Amino acid sequence: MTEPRPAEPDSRRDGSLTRVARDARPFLRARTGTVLRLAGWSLLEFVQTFLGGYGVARALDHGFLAGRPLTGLLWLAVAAVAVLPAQLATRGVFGRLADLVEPLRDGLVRRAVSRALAGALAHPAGTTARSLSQVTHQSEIARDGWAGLVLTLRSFVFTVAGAVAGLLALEPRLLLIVLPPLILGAALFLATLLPMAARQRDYLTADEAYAAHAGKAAADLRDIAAAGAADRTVAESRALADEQVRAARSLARWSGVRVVALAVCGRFPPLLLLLGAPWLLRNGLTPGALVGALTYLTQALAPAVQALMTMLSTVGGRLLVVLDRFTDAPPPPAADDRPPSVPPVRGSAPVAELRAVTFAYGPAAHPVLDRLSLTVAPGEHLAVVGPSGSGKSTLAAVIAGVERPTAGAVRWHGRPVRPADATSVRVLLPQHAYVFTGSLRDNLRYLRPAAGDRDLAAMIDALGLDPLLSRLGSLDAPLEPDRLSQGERQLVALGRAYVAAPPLIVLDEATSRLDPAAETRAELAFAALPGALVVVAHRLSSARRADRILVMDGPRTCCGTSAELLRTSALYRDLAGLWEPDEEPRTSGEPDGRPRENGLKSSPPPSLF
Ligand SMILES: Nc1ncnc2c1ncn2[C@@H]1O[C@H](COP(=O)(O)OP(=O)(O)OP(=O)(O)O)[C@@H](O)[C@H]1O
Repeated sequence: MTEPRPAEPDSRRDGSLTRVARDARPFLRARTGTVLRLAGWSLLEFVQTFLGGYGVARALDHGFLAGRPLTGLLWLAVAAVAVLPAQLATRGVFGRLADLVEPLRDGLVRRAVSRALAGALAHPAGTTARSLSQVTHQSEIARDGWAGLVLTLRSFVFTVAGAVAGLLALEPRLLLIVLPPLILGAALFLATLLPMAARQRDYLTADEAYAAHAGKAAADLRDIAAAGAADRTVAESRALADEQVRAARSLARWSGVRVVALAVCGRFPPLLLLLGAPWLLRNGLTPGALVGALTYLTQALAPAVQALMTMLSTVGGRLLVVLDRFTDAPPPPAADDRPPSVPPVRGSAPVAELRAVTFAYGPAAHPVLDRLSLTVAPGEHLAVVGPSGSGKSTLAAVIAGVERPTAGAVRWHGRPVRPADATSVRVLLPQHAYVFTGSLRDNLRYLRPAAGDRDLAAMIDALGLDPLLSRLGSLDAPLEPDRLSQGERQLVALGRAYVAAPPLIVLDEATSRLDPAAETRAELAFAALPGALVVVAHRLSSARRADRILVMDGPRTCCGTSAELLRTSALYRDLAGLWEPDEEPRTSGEPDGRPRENGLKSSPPPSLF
């Protein structure tokens, strides 16, 4: 039950501290001035500690024990007055502390927000709780913990330095007695830091595993009883509880080591000093120096050690855990550097595939898609047409993984759709373009932050963004969404998708506000990209550019080239006639007067929008 756990691999054990230290170094380097100013103020604490013991020693040796009480009182007064500059130091230290603490909090909040934004693209539902906690609670814990640690550590360093300098001034041999237990205790304490952090993590993990199991068992009680799995469930719970007990005992053992370290550090030096006093006095130590040394050990060193160790074992642990949370999972890399998370299974695997997909907006609603099967091959250009309300946008959303089918399956690159893969697989552009306040460059690189000037120039050339760029002045000029026309907004959104160039681009009437020439230019540019293109078309010219056209009539669909559909689909003929009377011959119906495909008559033509 209490068998020692095997040692953890170094990589895991050192992970948190290494990661946090890696980020801490540049942070501190950039604030060397602040750290030096803090140290400057803290020197007053050094002086206070030094005079505290030295004054007492001199008061005894040169004053009271030498029959000069006035001198003794004077030295005591010097020791007491030294407290005043130390109070001044506290004021100065708190002033500088803000320069070291607030930037940490700001940096953490910035990191949490940018990670949340990046995460929201990859996991729309998954990042909110953690991000919120990081922006509010965790960044405040880190700020308070960091402030406490800086204060305590600084005080410890200057107090110990003051005490050691005082002991040296009184009698260097005192250090022979005082330093060994101090160093031993500190080393013992430091040795407990990493194992204790690991045990703390084990304990938390075991606790979470037990809670998760208990919660699941409670929710599945009926199934467990029905399947006769009660014994197994109890055995699993027992194993998890045992694991938790093991972790708690291990943690307690290390806490015991820490108490010993504290005792060695804080209590042993005065004890050893008292034990060694006869020898020291015999060898020339004055009584005043002995009392002065005891003053250092009991009034300065012991409290400083106690404060530091308490701080490190409580706030320090928490600070490390919280900072590790900010550093453990780096934000998803820029699209450029990101390996495609859904690599194609085979060269010919469809980018997107719908297998007998049914979709309805509610349990009682009529399905918008009904057992629709469709494949979009790599590099293919597919147009989707149909009357208003026939389900084109719904289909676009389903292909893009934004809506989940009620029945059937959607696959990307031969694999089931995973929200985490969304940003690396597709871009879906709706009719209403999303443009945010910032620069044009920010807007265009939004989906691929690593895009360079050459990528942007190629896109501007391909899509015809030059007039907009000239109007704005430069890529870095501020862009106010309200001052853009609907068409310009669509161009910016199209540019963003073009720069990202994922394997699948779905344009849901994303060019509806462009004039026909601009639309043609944009669609041809997208079609020339290596990825697949699905366009919800609102012009015949747009549909005719595609390799295939999917005609939607509610749940009924048919698919083919424009020429095929003109022959086989009455609805397509109607749409063609309605869209471009001059471009496509409008067919008035089957010669024999039979009802047309999908049960629609040719007249009147269905409304498009
Ligand atoms: N969020 C929704 N909740 C309920 N019903 C919806 C929702 N969105 C669309 N619908 C319905 O689903 C059907 C298909 O809508 P969809 O927007 O996909 O059609 P569409 O062909 O894109 O239309 P349009 O060309 O007018 O944009 C319509 O009957 C519509 O009313």
